[in-house]
Amino acid sequence: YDREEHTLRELRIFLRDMCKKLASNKLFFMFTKPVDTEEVPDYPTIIKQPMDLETMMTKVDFHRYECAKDFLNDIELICQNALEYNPARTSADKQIRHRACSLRDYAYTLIKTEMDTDFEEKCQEISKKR
Ligand SMILES: O=C(C1CCC1)N1C[C@@H]2C[C@H]3C[C@@H](O)[C@@H](O)[C@]2(C1)O3
Repeated sequence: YDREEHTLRELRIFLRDMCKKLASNKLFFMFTKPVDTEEVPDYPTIIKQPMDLETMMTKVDFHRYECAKDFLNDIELICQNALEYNPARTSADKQIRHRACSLRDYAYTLIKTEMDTDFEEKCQEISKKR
């Protein structure tokens, strides 16, 4: 079967495992589902591009990521959204911002240590010419 499709399938398997590991870490429970706009009606007025780990798992299945960099861009989005919507010096907001930074650092390190550099380069080459 076409070599490029085989490479992208292997990427999806890897990214599902990354998503699962991040979503199963109790520290990151607040990032696992979309922010409830019924509960938080002003959220969509402040955050224009919401993102969460469940949505990212769906994006993997819909072939929306062609390399790990694209996946990490959405992790960065989760982090930035949390920092922007929860800026106060209250302990609740501080904890959310600390968790957001932990999610970002943990995801980068997990991918950096578990992913073959050549494999990611191959994915980015495929992505560039599509
Ligand atoms: O930004 C977030 C999530 C945390 C990272 C993503 N939320 C916005 C609300 C403010 C704060 C307290 C609760 O009202 C809860 O609904 C939220 C969810 O946390």
